[in-house]
Amino acid sequence: MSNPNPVTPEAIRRAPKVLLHDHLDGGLRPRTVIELADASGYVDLPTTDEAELGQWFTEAANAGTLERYLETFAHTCGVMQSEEALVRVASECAQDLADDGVVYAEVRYAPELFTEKGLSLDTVIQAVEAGFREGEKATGGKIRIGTLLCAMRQNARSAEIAEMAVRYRDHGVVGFDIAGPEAGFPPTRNLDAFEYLRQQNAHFTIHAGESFGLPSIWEALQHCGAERLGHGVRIVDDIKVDPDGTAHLGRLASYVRDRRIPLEMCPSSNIQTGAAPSIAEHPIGLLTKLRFRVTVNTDNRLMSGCSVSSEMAALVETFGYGWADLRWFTVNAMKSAFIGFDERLDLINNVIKPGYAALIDEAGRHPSEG
Ligand SMILES: O=c1[nH]cnc2c1ncn2[C@H]1C[C@H](O)[C@@H](CO)O1
Ligand SMILES: [Zn+2]
Repeated sequence: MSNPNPVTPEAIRRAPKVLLHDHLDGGLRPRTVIELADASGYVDLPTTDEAELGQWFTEAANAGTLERYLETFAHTCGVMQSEEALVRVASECAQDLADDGVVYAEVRYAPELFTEKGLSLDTVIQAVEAGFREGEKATGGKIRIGTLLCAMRQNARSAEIAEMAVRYRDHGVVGFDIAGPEAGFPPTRNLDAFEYLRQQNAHFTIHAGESFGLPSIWEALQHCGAERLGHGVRIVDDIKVDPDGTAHLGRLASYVRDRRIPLEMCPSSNIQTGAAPSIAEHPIGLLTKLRFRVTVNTDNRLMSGCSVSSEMAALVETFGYGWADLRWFTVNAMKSAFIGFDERLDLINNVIKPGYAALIDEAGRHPSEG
């Protein structure tokens, strides 16, 4: 049986996809940044030409370190300081993801970054939720968005933000995260927040193993109790591969694989921050081969000039993945989402599987599916 649908970028765009790691303030349309800057009197943009601005973000984010990469967010956060701006950015985010064929997304942001001009945390969260609902509606229900609230590692406000995540859990917020510079800010600095979230039966992921190594991953899992890892690429430091390809997993890597800890991998972002040298040398290749619970994500669509489809297309081109692999990434992500089991199952059985069935032939099924 031959596959009637080649895995082209256009066909990938039509396949149902699930996104677990996408920053709201890293996904604005360049035109929107310009218009919001104009409306709010923000004068620090490097250019007001749409194409040039898009290019500026990707080039500036090509910084080689996470710290310098993060500097580019000054401009997006700078124009997201009003309710109207937050509603618009969230609404466009939902629509852009749906246009890319994403059927379920968890989009994250740090509410504390949008209070510079006096908005309260409550107002910020309510505006973003209103925007997501507006965007979902505009797509005719093609996408569902869940929100993750981030605390910034350097700001030490995690207990307060964790409380917000719990307070808004019946209003669109599905979990919590810590973001920002990793080196020098270990996840254990936020233990009280994580303990509170666990007591509240709430969900959280942690950016770990991106610009710092195994100790960060170990703390995130074994001290903090993270359910998923943001990036987690450095888990490869605990895997040795013999010249004949035999892999030996250390205790932490074994734990991550055995417990099916989801890895929210973001290949393009990792190249920009220096966490990986290239797509070909990105740990996602080895981790996929070893059947870790790998998921494919964008991190910051504006800074990386990417989409879930373009990330998948790059992996297809580099590693020769087929439909069965793309469906595996998608089902992995859906299984790992922070919404309830019944909703995840519904999306897997009624949206994802039929969507791929239309694109895949039975001979293409991956042997380890399930
Ligand atoms: O990849 C990342 N690692 C750590 N922090 C990040 C990454 N991408 C974005 N951020 C930061 C910058 C944003 O302002 C913040 C909340 O979305 O999260
Ligand atoms: Zn991130």
